[in-house]
Amino acid sequence: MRITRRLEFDAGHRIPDHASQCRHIHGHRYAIEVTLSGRIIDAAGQPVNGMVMDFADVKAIAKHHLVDLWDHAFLVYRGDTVVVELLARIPGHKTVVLDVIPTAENLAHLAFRILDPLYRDTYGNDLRLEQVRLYETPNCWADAIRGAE
Ligand SMILES: Nc1nc2c(c(=O)[nH]1)N=C([C@H](O)[C@H](O)COP(=O)(O)OP(=O)(O)OP(=O)(O)O)CN2
Ligand SMILES: [Zn+2]
Repeated sequence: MRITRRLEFDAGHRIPDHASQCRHIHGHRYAIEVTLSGRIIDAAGQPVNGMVMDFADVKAIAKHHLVDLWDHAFLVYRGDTVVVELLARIPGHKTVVLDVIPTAENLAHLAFRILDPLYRDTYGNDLRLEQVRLYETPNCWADAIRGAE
């Protein structure tokens, strides 16, 4: 069985090597969809009975470990020194410096690696992260898939 929880956040970025518009500083209403697989829990009387994982718990983990860190931040590539240095001059600015260029593909891959160890099987139902889908716009997204991240 697979279940998916969607969360949304706002962030700024730019793709420094892009040939067109995306080299400019701009922002997106990103969405992230976290897909887990596992067997349906059969535990009479337990709050998670009949679930793979409570959607509220799926959300809480992704929010605490990823979305709260990226929301209203500027996601900048470490090698984009002109922007890194510019943002460092703004006191208290929420900047997330990444080792990769903040494309949808790289953000999906990074999100998968951050979240993968956090979805732990606590009911013996073989729970695991299968996919992170990262929407940059409603029309553009990237999938980081287990085994092909
Ligand atoms: N493979 C990728 N291509 C592009 C990425 C990316 O992350 N991976 N990112 C961008 C830009 O950041 C941009 O935000 C997306 O631009 P665009 O294609 O213009 O998307 P829109 O939804 O704004 O376009 P519409 O034409 O309005 O649908 C570019 N490429
Ligand atoms: Zn963009």
